[in-house]
Amino acid sequence: MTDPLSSPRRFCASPPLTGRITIPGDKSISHRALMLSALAVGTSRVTGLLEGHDVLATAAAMRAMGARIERTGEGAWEIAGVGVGSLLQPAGALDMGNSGTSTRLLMGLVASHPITVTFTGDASLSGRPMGRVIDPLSQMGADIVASPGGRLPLMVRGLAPAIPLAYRLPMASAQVKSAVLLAALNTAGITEVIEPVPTRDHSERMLQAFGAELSVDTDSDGARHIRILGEAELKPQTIVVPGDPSSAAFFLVAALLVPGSDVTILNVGLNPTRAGLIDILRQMGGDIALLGAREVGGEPVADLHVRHSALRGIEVDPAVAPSMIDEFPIFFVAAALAQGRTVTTGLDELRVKESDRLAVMAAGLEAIGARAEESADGLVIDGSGGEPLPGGALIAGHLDHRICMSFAIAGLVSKAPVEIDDMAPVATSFPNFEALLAGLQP
Ligand SMILES: O=C(O)C1=C[C@@H](OP(=O)(O)O)[C@@H](O)[C@H](O)C1
Ligand SMILES: C=C(OP(=O)(O)O)C(=O)O
Repeated sequence: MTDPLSSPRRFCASPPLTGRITIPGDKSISHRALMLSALAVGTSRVTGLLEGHDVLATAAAMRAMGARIERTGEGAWEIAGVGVGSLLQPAGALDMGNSGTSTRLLMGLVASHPITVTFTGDASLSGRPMGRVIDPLSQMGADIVASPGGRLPLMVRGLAPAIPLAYRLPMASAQVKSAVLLAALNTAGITEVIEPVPTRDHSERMLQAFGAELSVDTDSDGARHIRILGEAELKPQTIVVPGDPSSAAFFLVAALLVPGSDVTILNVGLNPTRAGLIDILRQMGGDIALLGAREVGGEPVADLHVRHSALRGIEVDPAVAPSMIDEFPIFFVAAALAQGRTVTTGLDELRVKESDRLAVMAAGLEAIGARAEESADGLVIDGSGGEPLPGGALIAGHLDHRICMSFAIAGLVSKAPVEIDDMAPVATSFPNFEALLAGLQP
């Protein structure tokens, strides 16, 4: 039976994409802006906030725990914080929807407050592992009761004051790192997170901007040691959120693949911990120029001028993976149109996102006639050399926004239309995706 609320869509071979677009605010930075503003003493102002469902779930949760949060205009929000240590007991369970970042970071916040919070989520989120945050937060003293396999729904009973910790991350995860750093805010003494492989550093940057005492040192093995002094008093800020490079990625690849395209994507965040895709696409022969490089809200930003290019297959160094972790689904589409073979490894983390992105991408690419082989920790793709793909398949999006958008772009370079069973999940991170696409077409 078809879900009456689903939004099936068909994407067809496209004429050249041309024009300029502004993409919505960065999802990772938007979550953190709301959380830290809600913990500051006084009123913070945020502009460029991503108004996607994931970020709105964070806003609703912070409201339920006492912050006053108001939308004052498009992307413009005012947040009156409660102060570190003063989060209130919410009246009911917090529904995290589809958002792993909201869940894991908020579990960290709750872990060191004297409140008990139940977290719930949709079918995709309820299948994702939370053991990775349950472990360190339990060591800090939180009492966490989870569903079997360390899944949602789960309940966190915080401990205040919590116990400081030195924690070495067992996997490259900015969410786990951030959960511990946020728990540390209301923990006396110094908490340390050791990160053997660098991941996105928005939490560190924003904690420092809000006045937390946080230092980062890199040791001789390249591991980052992040130390934060607890019982911090956060000062309200004015935050400008840059455009999300993970959203820009879909139009970046679309412009490279659709013959004759010439697109400028304005105001894209280029934090080095997020910019891996641009480097890799350039190495493949992608014509991408960075214009007007500048700083916005403490983050590097530029406009991307992208033109259709013949891409060559590449072997992707697994060390680059964390800096393009959410971009692999759309990167695989680029590889499917490149000349020659693309090999990726070290991508086990893709199996625990909104869907198993290795399995779902391999199956979908095969369904539209691309040549993709799944290995234990990556995909091997033999590209079409710029020839359109056969297309003509129905793709299941598995409640995964990035899968839906990746196959939408694949449809633009396929002979027969590519149908997506439900584009509704796209609203979690990129509500105006289809409108922006339509605006680039004649
Ligand atoms: O910290 C964050 O904002 C995020 C971290 C990444 O997750 P992991 O920490 O699970 O790698 C990423 O996939 C997610 O979209 C956002
Ligand atoms: C993995 C993602 O998000 P989250 O973990 O917040 O659900 C994503 O946006 O690709």
